[in-house]
Formats: sequence, structure tokens, C-alpha cells
Amino acid sequence: MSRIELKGINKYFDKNHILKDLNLVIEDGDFMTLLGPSGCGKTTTLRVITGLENPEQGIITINDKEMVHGENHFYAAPSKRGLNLVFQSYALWPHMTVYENVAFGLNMQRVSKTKTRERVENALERMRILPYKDRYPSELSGGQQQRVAIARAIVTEPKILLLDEPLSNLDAKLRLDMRAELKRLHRELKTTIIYVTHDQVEALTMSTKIAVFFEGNLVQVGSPKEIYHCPSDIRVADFIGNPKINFVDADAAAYSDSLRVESAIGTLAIPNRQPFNGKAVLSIYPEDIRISTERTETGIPCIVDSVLPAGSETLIQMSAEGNISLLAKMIGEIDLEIGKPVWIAFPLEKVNVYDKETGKLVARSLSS
Ligand SMILES: Nc1ncnc2c1ncn2[C@@H]1O[C@H](COP(=O)(O)OP(=O)(O)OP(=O)(O)O)[C@@H](O)[C@H]1O
Repeated sequence: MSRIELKGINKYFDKNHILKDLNLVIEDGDFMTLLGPSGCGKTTTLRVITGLENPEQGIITINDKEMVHGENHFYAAPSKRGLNLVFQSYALWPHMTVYENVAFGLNMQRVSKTKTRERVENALERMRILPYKDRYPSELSGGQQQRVAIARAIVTEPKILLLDEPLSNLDAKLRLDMRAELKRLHRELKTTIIYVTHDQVEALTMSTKIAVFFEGNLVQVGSPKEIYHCPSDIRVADFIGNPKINFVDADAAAYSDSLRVESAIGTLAIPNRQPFNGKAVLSIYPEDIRISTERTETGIPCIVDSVLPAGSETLIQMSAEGNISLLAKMIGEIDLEIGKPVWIAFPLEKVNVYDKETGKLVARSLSS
């Protein structure tokens, strides 16, 4: 079993409050991604778990064993926590070859020479760096060094693996391969993984759970599906969309069993709601907007501002009445004339409604 629990963690650097009352459970076998913009506290969370930083307040348990008790100034040494960490800066041993770097952990565990060779070569093969096994780290590119660091971490088949932006130095194609490889490793080895990234696509593709951070606050924890379709906070919705999600200002009023939302793109009745009246913001993903060049009865009139072809898809920037800017994403190459009218529609169940003041989700059509 490999379960990690953080309770009421607070971490300061001088007077700066970096982690704010953090509560998070990483269950056995989770692929938990810590996601958020630069400086939000992801790496600090990882460092606090490993023991490279000590929080002033809070408790951390690993497999129900207390490793940190901030108020009691108790901090178990990093080596006693049974964790395996790969940093963005890979910290390979410069005087050892790739093979020796990766074999080091197995040698420490006194694994036989034959078994070691088999396992090291398998890890290098998985990371597509077997041909470089006799090179020294200084003879490798940044991306190759990063893959050696991952191979070194996985070769011992650790129960818990912590990865801090491990794919940041790879080109787009290799990053895609490595994502698939890490996902496969997670499935095969059943390792509990904590993964830090600011790349929402990476988080959505690999994780079983995502924890989204803003300014040292954990804002939402959920499955990739939940985080994508039902962001609990407008900042999460803004961060997760790629291309950017559409926001439209609205006025909301609660009726008997629905929320009536009036905006420049029409009046909507959203069935699942909390009691809410006031200024609101609607969110709609670009891929949920449908465009018609023919006037339709219920379609919302827009003018095409720009058409951005991107190979397999096309982004279309439009404006609706009231100077509302909207972005739509369509599959394939779409030919639309700039300045011409179009009529848009979107499924009601894809719309989320946020309280404009607090940024919190107040209504969604899609039932959970
Ligand atoms: N050793 C330190 N001393 C002082 N401030 C620090 C230290 N380490 C981190 N910080 C500050 O703590 C905040 C959180 O940093 P952290 O590295 O955890 O962010 P992050 O979310 O991992 O960002 P990134 O994606 O850029 O790596 C930042 O404002 C950073 O400047």
C-alpha cells in the first residue's frame, strides 16, 4: 500500500505564505498530477512531501505513518520516507555512464549482475536511450538526460514515484511518446505517482486525478473528466481550456427548479443549480460551439473576425452583439469569409455558470 495524506499544511518562505492550509490525499495507485500556473506552489508541495522543505504547520502521513508534524517540529529524514524523486533538473552523477547511473539503485539493493543488466536495459529501452548507455551525462542533450533520470527512477520499480516536470525538455513528438510510456508504466507497475506540471494537456492525458493550485491554495481535486467538464472555480475553467474557454457575462436569477441566465447570447434555463441571484459568467468550450452559415431560428448571430487553420482543426474568432468575443474550434479545414454573418448554437448541457464575484460554480446543466 502507498497512501500519502497531507493535513492542514502551511509553508512560509520568510513572510510569504506559500502553501495555505493544504489538505490532499493521494491514494494507493493514483496518478495524481499537481497542476497550476508558475509559482502556485506545486514544486513546494512535492518538496514538502519528500522532506526537502519543512512546513511550519500540518501533518503528513505515508501509509498511515507520521512523517511530518509541523507543530511538534517533527520531520522524518527524506531517506526514511521511501520515496523516489525525479526533478526537472535531473541531477545525474557526472562521473558515471548512463548505464552506471541507472544501475546504481539496483547495485545498492545487491541485485545480481545478470538481473541488473536485464532491468537496466529494459528501462533504457522504454525511455528510447539504450544506444547511449556508455555515454557520460555531459555527452547527452537535455532531453536525453531527462530520460536517463526517469529510467533511473523506474528501474527499481518504486512504490511511490514523484516527478517534477520530467518531460519539459523534450520535443513535441518525444513528449507524446513519453506520456504514453509513463501511463503504461503506471498501469503495469501500479506505482503511485505524484506528477508536477503546468501543462493541462499532459495532466488530462495521464492522470487518474488532478489537483489544481492557485497562489498556494488547492482549488479543486478530481478526475480529468470532472476537472475538464465541471471546473469548480472560474480560474480552473480559464486555466484548463485549450484553446481558451469562452466566458460571457450574464445576469442570473433563481426560479423554482432552475437558474434563468440572461446574456447577450440569449436566455438560458439551467436545471441543476444552487440558489443564486446576481452577476454571473457563462463558460462554453470552443469545441462545443457549432457554426452555421444559414440563418437558423434559434441560432445566435455573429460576425466572423478571423479564421485560424491549424492543420487538423480550425479556430474561428467571432463577435456577437454587445461586443462579445467568441472562439469556436472545428475539426478539419473550414472556409469562412471574414466579416460575414454566421449563426452559432451550443448544447445547453455544456454550459457552466459561475458567480462573477466569487468565481465559484453555481450551476451546470450536465447532471453528475
Ligand atoms: N527557497 C525559496 N525561497 C523563497 N521563496 C521560494 C523558494 N522556493 C519557492 N519559493 C516561492 O514559492 C512560490 C511557489 O514556488 P514553487 O516552486 O512551489 O511553484 P511552482 O508552482 O512549482 O512553479 P513552477 O511551475 O514555476 O515551477 C513562488 O512564489 C516561489 O518564488
